Amino acid sequence: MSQTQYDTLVSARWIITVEQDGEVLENHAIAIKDGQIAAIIPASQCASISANQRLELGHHVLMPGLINLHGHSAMTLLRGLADDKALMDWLNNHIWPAEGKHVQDDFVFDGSCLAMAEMIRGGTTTINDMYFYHAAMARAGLASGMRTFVGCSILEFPTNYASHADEYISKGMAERAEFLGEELITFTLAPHAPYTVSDATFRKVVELADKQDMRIHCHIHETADEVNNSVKELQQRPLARLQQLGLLSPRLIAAHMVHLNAEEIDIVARHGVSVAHNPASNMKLASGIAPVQQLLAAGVAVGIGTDGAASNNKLDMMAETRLAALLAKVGTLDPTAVPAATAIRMATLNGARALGIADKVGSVKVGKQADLIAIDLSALETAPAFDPVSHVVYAAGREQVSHVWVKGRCLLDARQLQTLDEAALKARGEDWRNRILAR
Ligand SMILES: CSC[C@H]1O[C@@H](n2cnc3c(O)ncnc32)[C@H](O)[C@@H]1O
Ligand SMILES: [Zn+2]
Repeated sequence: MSQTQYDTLVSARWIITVEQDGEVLENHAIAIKDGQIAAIIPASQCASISANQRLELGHHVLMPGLINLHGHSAMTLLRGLADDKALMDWLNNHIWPAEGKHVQDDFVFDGSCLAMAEMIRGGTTTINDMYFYHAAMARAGLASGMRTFVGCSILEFPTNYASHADEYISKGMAERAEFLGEELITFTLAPHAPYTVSDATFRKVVELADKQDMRIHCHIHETADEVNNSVKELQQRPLARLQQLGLLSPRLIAAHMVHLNAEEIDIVARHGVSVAHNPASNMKLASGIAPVQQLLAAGVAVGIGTDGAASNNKLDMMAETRLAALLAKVGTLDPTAVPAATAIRMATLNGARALGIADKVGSVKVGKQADLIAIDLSALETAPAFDPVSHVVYAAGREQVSHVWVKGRCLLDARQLQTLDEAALKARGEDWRNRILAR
C-alpha cells in the first residue's frame, strides 16, 4: 500500500483543538493535504510520515485561525482621525463627512489590503466585513488570501457609492456576481442599522437573503440612544421592530447587541441569531458592556469582532479576545464569566457558526480546511508556559503569531507576509494620509 504524501506537516508543542473546550494535544503534528487537515499525528510517529514540507514549532501553539466577526476593513485609512467621541457624534460629525470626501474604489482596496496585512500578522484568517465598493474589498481578499465575507452595505441616504437603498442593493448584487466562483469570497447583505434603514428595505433584505441564501450583517442595539430614540419615535425597541419585519433568523449576524433585556436575549436565542461582540469599540465609544455571559448561557453563538480601525483603533483579535474575557467579568462581577477556553471558542468556532462555515473551519479536526495559526510562546513575556489556553488569551500578544495558513496556503511565514507587500502597503497608507490632510 502506498503511503500518503502530505503537502505540509506542522508539528507543535501544543495544539488547541477547540473541538472540546480547553482540549490541548501535546507534541502532535497536523498534516495538511489539498488545503485540508488530513491527519493529526503524535509527534513520536512523525518520522515515517512523508511530506513535501516539514515545520517543527517546538515552542508554539497551533490552533484554528481567528475569525473577525465584525469589521470595516477600509477604515484603516481613517485610523485615529476622530477619537474619544460618542457614536453619533463620531459618525455624523467626523466619520461620515470624511467618508464623503474620500471613499471610492481605490480607498477601499488600499485600506482593505492594509487591514488584511494587519489582521494576518495578528492571526486572523477570516474577516466578516461591511463597507462600500465591494468588488475592491473582494479583490483585496483575493490578493491577501484571507477568507473574506464582503457585506453589501445598505442605507437609505446617499453616499459616494449609491444614492438610495435599491441602488445599494442592485450594485452590491452585481458586484457579488463577479465573484461567485471564488471559494474564499462570500457576499452578505449588510443593512447598516435600524436607524438608517427603513421597514420596506429590511423586508426586501429578508426576501433577497432567503432567495440567494445569504447571511445578513447589521449593527443592532449598539447604544442606549439607539434604543431610546426608537422607543420615542416608533414606540418600539429596534429588536422588536426587526422581529416583526422577519429579520431575526440564523441568517442574522447582529453586531454589538450591547443593550438587551432578558426577554430580548431569549428572543435572540430562540431565533438562532448570532452576535458579533466588539469589546474595544464598545468601550472606546462608551456604548456599554454587552451581556455576553447571558447570551452564551442562552445558547447564542457569540463571536468576536474588532469593528473598524477608526473606532478601536487596532484590528487585533488576540487583544479583543482578552478584552472579551475581562469585560465579561467586570460586567457581571463574576470572575468565572467567559473563561479563557470560552473566549478562544468565541474567537474561532463561534465565529464560524455565525457565518455558517463551522463544518469547514473554526476548529482543528480532520476533514476541515487548514485555516490555522501558530503562536510562539518562547518569549520572555510568556515564560513559563503552564497552560497554553491561558497564555493565548491572557499573556500572549499578536506579535507572537509566527505562522498563518488559510486553506493550507501560508500567508505568514516566521512573521513575514507571503501575499502582501508590507513596504508597499505602508507607502500607500502614507499617500492616503497626505491626500486626506490636503482636503
Ligand atoms: C454601511 S457599513 C459601513 C458604515 O458603517 C459605519 N460604521 C463604522 N463603525 C460603526 C459603528 O460602530 N456603528 C455604526 N456605524 C459604524 C462606517 O463609518 C460606514 O459608514
Ligand atoms: Zn461596525
